[in-house]
Amino acid sequence: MPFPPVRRSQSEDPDRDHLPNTYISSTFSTYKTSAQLSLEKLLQGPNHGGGSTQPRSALIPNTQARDAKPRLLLMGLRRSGKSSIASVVFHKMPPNETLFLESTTRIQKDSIHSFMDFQVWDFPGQLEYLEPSFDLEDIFGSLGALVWVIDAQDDYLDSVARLNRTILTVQQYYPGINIEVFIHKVDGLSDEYRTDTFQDIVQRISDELSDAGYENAPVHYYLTSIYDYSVFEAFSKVIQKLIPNLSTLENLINTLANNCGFEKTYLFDVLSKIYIASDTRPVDMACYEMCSDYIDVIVDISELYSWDHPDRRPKGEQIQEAESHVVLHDETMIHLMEMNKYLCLVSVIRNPEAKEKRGLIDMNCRTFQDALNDVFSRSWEQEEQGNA
Ligand SMILES: Nc1nc2c(ncn2[C@@H]2O[C@H](COP(=O)(O)OP(=O)(O)OP(=O)(O)O)[C@@H](O)[C@H]2O)c(=O)[nH]1
Repeated sequence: MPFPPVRRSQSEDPDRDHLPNTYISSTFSTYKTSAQLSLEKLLQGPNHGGGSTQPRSALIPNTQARDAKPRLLLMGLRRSGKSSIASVVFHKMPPNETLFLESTTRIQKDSIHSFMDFQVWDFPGQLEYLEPSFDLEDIFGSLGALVWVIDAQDDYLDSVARLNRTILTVQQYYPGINIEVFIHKVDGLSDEYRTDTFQDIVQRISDELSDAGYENAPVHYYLTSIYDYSVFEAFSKVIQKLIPNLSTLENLINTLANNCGFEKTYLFDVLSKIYIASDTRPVDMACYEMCSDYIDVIVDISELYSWDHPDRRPKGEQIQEAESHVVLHDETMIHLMEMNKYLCLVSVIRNPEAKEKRGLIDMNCRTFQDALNDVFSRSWEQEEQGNA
């Protein structure tokens, strides 16, 4: 089968975009990729320095209807690395290029259209959103997560103090919001200093919260850096908490992994390479990196030899076409299969006999694909009924 013509779309219209369709095996390859995550940058409102008393409506327009998607708020002090994280994870910016990012002066909103629509709001570090001139409902009203970024290479006491104030306010009015603390830029720290910093920050926040009577506040901590996979791993965990069907997905993946003898299986969002679910075995970073890199390889090849399949669909029943595997020098097999327009399943198999059982593995993955799309179709149907 000849390779189909190259096509890459960066369309703003998510329905025009498609996930990679891969078929790299002993037979042939067809792979298509493009910007599944259509990112709208909405620069809103004038530049607000600290202590601004502008009315909140100037900064955050009332867009409740359009914004009724889960929202991730990226907050923290100036230069802590918020925009870098958003750019690396959702815009595929190479980490080194973040050195040239300018300071954010306005709330920057990205709408992420993927297996689940959500928004990422990047806050300017200097914005005093707890001032009475800001409407908390506009900022925290839509269920989601608050990601607080602390620069671990800098003096973090101010950042922790401000985070504590924010948590106390959020807990009071929006106790359901997950607070995710990224102890960031840990690439520059020694292992020992990294652990000490982590413990110190956790201690300071827990002490403050328990003094205020919040013993079980939903605060989670991650050591992150844009220079390795830790930030993707952390974002994966953050996003997973927003997925209503997560336990169903995990059960399905566990069943598949157990039946096929997979060492580890991830369900990836292809463009951002965050994983939305995995089997419940412990996450092994090396394994995660290998799977993530393999997606890159496939995406690169697909960009060269891709084509627009006329029947690609984001949800519901899929056509069977996308699959790829490679056997490494130590007999480890990486197996990748496209699940739908946005998601692909990547598994690591250490059993050397696996390459003789590829047909069986494919068949089981197809069965998983049907179940997965059934799960998503149901939630989409419920959404549509809810909107009707
Ligand atoms: N070493 C290291 N530097 C980082 C990391 N993440 C971001 N940086 C650097 O930190 C600097 C500030 O990053 P920004 O993303 O602009 O910070 P910000 O929090 O958005 O800043 P404001 O827009 O001013 O609020 C940049 O030079 C980045 O390259 C990281 O993980 N490690």
